[in-house]
Amino acid sequence: MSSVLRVQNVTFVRGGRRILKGIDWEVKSGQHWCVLGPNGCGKTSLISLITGYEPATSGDIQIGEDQFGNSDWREVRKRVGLVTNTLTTFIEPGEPVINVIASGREAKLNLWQDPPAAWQRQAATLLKATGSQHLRKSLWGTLSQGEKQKVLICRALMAKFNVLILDEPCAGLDPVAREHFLNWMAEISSWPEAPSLVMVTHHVEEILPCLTHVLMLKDGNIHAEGTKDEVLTSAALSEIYGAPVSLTAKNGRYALMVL
Ligand SMILES: Nc1ncnc2c1ncn2[C@@H]1O[C@H](COP(=O)(O)OP(=O)(O)OP(=O)(O)O)[C@@H](O)[C@H]1O
Repeated sequence: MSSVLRVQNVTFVRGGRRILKGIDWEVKSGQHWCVLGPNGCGKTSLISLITGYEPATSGDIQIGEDQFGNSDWREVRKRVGLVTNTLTTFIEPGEPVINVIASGREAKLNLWQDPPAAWQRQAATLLKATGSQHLRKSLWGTLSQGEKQKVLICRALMAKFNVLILDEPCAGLDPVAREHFLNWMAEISSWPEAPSLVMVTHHVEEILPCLTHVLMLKDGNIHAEGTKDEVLTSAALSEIYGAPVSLTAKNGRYALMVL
């Protein structure tokens, strides 16, 4: 299996604090990962480094054959799809929804001008495919949290990505919208040319059967990584959260109880 994403001995220091302390992680084609860890352990920071929004303090990050520093990172970034709430704060409230989606094509946040007609058509098609065509003429600032999430999903689909990173993608979604979103995710994973999915979440209920591997972070370090069956245990979850928890599995889905 070829390497889709490789993170080697990566550290991230900000404000004099070592936020990531030497991360080694590899995602291979055909694998889909879940990233788990308590608040503040460094999940979003790791994602920011992989997507090129922040530079690592040391270490190497490779997407496919291309390495940060040795390749044009603007080109590399186009192969990483990102759905994150952090993005929502950078998008201008007056940006038309179609432009927000089309901006995914160039991995830019605000276009400041209308995108080419072909991109607008692609954006409208994606919006329709997610059942959100009624948002076509809306402005970003007027959308609900769930609507913003759907628009960001469409944005990620504009690019030909090798890896699709979903940072707490279900945050703010109602239970039914969440299940629909997870089904959509499972559908993406079944595409013949599916990108590798990397989903950051706090909720084991969102770990679908299509997610094959788990990365557990604690205090800027890797606590465990490997296949879901190896890593996802009550003992490991109790260790990262620093409290006893009990994990149960039923029909390929999980539930967690804090004891
Ligand atoms: N630019 C920065 N300067 C200083 N501290 C930072 C910076 N970015 C992140 N941090 C700190 O690093 C730690 C890790 O933050 P990060 O957002 O990566 O955690 P997280 O695991 O995603 O947390 P959560 O689950 O709460 O979203 C936090 O304590 C945060 O305050």
